[in-house]
Amino acid sequence: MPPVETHGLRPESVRPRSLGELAAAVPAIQVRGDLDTTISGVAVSTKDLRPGELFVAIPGANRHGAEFAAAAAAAGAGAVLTDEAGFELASATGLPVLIVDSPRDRLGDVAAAVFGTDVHRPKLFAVTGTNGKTSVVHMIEAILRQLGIPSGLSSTAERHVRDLEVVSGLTTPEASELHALLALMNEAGVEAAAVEVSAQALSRHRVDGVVFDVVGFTNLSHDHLDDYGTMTAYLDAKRPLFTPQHGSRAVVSLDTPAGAELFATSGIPAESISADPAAAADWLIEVVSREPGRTGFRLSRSGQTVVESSVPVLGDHMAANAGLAIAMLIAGGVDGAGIAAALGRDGGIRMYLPGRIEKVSDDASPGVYVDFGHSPDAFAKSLAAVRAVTPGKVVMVFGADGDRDKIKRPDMARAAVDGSDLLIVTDHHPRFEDPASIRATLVRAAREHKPGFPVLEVADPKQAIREAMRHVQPGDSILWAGPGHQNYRDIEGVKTPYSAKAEARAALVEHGFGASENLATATAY
Ligand SMILES: CC(=O)N[C@H]1[C@@H](OP(=O)(O)OP(=O)(O)OC[C@H]2O[C@@H](n3ccc(=O)[nH]c3=O)[C@H](O)[C@@H]2O)O[C@H](CO)[C@@H](O)[C@@H]1O[C@H](C)C(=O)N[C@@H](C)C(=O)N[C@H](CCC(=O)O)C(=O)O
Ligand SMILES: Nc1ncnc2c1ncn2[C@@H]1O[C@H](COP(=O)(O)OP(=O)(O)OP(=O)(O)O)[C@@H](O)[C@H]1O
Repeated sequence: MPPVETHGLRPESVRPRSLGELAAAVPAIQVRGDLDTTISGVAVSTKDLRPGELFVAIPGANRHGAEFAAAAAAAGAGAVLTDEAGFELASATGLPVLIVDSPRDRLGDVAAAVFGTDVHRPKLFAVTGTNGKTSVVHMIEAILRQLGIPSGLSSTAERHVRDLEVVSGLTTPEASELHALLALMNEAGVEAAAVEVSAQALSRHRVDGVVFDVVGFTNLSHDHLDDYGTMTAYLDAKRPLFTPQHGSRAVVSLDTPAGAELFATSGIPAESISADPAAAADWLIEVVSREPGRTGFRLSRSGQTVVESSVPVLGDHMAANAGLAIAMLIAGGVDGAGIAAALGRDGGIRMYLPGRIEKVSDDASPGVYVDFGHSPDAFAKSLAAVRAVTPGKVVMVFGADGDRDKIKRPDMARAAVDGSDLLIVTDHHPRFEDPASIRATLVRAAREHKPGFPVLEVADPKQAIREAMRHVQPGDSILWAGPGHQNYRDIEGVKTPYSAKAEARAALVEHGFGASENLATATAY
């Protein structure tokens, strides 16, 4: 079954809390209204509010959530929590109003108290870093499943509660949604879960009220400077995960300089991992084999192999992700010998990783990989991975996100040129930007970087992948970076249905090549 689209996951039953109880549990809440009013859930948006829930009205980037207080009342909200600025609009609804200095800062604690996740929750693994978060959390979940441990997942691509699969919105849900998800996991008997934590989530208090048993760090490279301005500020945004407020133990990759710094300054007990023997990390991850759809690895500690196995995705960076996933599980008390035995039994990590260097061609055709990479380092790593298994030429197709970090675009173009033999620049999510101007920046940067390098510009991505097909034959490869698992394109705020994987498969067939079976339907292990 493909993942279901839904707004606002909720546990089946929530013990209703009175506002008086809530005010006693969470400091600094003033209640204006009937203390006996009960609430049975928390929502930060009217789009997923249910009757009887507390609507938390937050000042947002565009408007104050209190502007939606009347809509919340009409949807059956039990009360509104807001700040002084939102009080007037909230009280005009006639609902009881709870006032705090900063509703976003209190949201996690309030949601934990209401959903009961302050008392009980699964063993939790959190992963942060610029690239690899989704991959690592999916690997943790896959291994938990192989061990027979009831598991859960929250990633950019999907959220899972055992066998229930739900499409994700944000990488890390708002705190109210996260605690509802954890409560649902409790009800479903989930014993351990992996959660992807973005820098934005930490900056915006989305994991407040959660202390993860093990937190992991993949890497830090150029991205999100639209949000953070400098790489130092970007790293600083990730630091709270490595403090007792959010983590008990850590496993940190030393493979980018930021990892070494984070490891040295971690506020909680930390172990290190690296792909470089010279780093002398606690864990060493080495690649032992490379195939188009599989990478073999050895994970060792103090010179002793702990797990030698494989992951069904291409790339040394994917082996690094697998090493981090296993080291985190072991740091969380899972037996390493048990992991080695389960992976040995199953022929490696058994997983489907949606849209991460996903091979959509069959073995007799040119290799066609659809990837979610959207940063210079992701391009460099994925192109190196594709090159390692491609005897012929490598064609790169990509477009940059509109209304996201503009500074990284020239570096993306340079990384694409450095790693490929032909570059086709196309459109991605223009959002509210002019797509022609995004393409112009990319084409200019690519041509300036390597004059004479073949660069084509094809605005429509459906045509761009078909143009790429005209340049390849078996033995060559195409990497289409950007769209990954996504099933839409964001054009002027409208999400137009679109699947790069489906387009790439169709283009293969039109050019007389074979496409792989659609693995998207084969997720239920
Ligand atoms: C900049 C940012 O984080 N924005 C988030 C924020 O939106 P906002 O502050 O603009 O909200 P707003 O439009 O001003 O509305 C104010 C309030 O009214 C509420 N509202 C709004 C409309 C309505 O009909 N009813 C309603 O109740 C909203 O829920 C919000 O609480 O609150 C919204 C509701 O939760 C989020 O959807 C939205 O994320 C946007 C979509 C976003 O793109 N965020 C990015 C930056 C992000 O967080 N990305 C990271 C991953 C990055 C990565 O690794 O690539 C992530 O974790 O996803
Ligand atoms: N360890 C890694 N180092 C560098 N690049 C990586 C690594 N792992 C994955 N990537 C690249 O980043 C892309 C996104 O991978 P993944 O979704 O796992 O990362 P992410 O951190 O979750 O990103 P996002 O937050 O944007 O979803 C991959 O498709 C690949 O191109």
